[in-house]
Amino acid sequence: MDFRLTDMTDDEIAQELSVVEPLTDSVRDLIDAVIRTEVDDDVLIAAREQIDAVVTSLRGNQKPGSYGVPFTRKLHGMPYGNAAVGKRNAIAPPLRVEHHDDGSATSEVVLGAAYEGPAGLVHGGISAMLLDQLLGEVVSVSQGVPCFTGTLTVKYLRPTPLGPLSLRAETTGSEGRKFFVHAEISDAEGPTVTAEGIMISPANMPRHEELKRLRAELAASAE
Ligand SMILES: CCCCC/C=C\C/C=C\C/C=C/C/C=C\CCCC(=O)SCCNC(=O)CCNC(=O)[C@H](O)C(C)(C)COP(=O)(O)OP(=O)(O)OC[C@H]1O[C@@H](n2cnc3c(N)ncnc32)[C@H](O)[C@@H]1OP(=O)(O)O
Repeated sequence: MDFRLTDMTDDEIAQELSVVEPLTDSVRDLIDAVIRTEVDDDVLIAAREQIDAVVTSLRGNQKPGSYGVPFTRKLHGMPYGNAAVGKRNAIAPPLRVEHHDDGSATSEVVLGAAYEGPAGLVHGGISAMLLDQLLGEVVSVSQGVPCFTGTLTVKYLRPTPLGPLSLRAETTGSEGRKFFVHAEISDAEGPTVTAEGIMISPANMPRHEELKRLRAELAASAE
């Protein structure tokens, strides 16, 4: 995993996000509009030309490869290209995860037409991705070490409707570098999908004490 540090300040990050997040929202809106539009072909052809022009202007200055996950000197990750939560990634559902003092994590999300599997229902792969993200975040944040998914078991209890959904995850136990995590997606009637994960802090990851020391050093150097 790439622990590239960025020297961006909180203000600089906030400034970047104030420009980038609305752009991502607009592209997400574009995706939804393309799926559901019923306009005539000439309007579609003109739209494609406009979109191609925008792509050409953005290609004027591009990062090589993927976005990666830079860390700030306070060790806040910036996974802006992430498939599930990337703030620059319009394919990612509009998922914002909240972490709570009891170690759990929750999220409220509205999934629209771009996340459809069976008619009117959420695609099973999207449900698994959202749960995987929540499992990874809840354990990584509450334990303070990044964890990878070792095993993910997903149970689809009943169809998940597109629209507003609630997600919740918690760590249920641990054995050495393995953490056992539970997560679920619910609609207004209750859980629709549950997931059990075995999340693993890889052997070559910085351990807790080392991370604490690294955090203190970086915080001091940021002052
Ligand atoms: C600068 C510092 C920054 C600090 C940041 C702090 C917090 C970060 C905050 C937020 C970050 C948010 C992060 C994450 C968010 C979302 C994550 C999304 C999740 C993913 O999208 S992630 C991609 C998919 N994921 C993979 O791409 C994994 C590929 N794979 C591997 O990288 C290795 O395979 C690995 C690491 C899994 C194991 O490697 P390893 O070498 O550590 O394993 P090893 O053999 O030593 O086993 C040790 C013990 O785990 C058991 N074990 C082994 N493998 C297992 C398995 N698969 N299932 C169940 N148990 C397993 C053994 O049985 C043994 O158990 P026992 O000790 O009981 O015998």
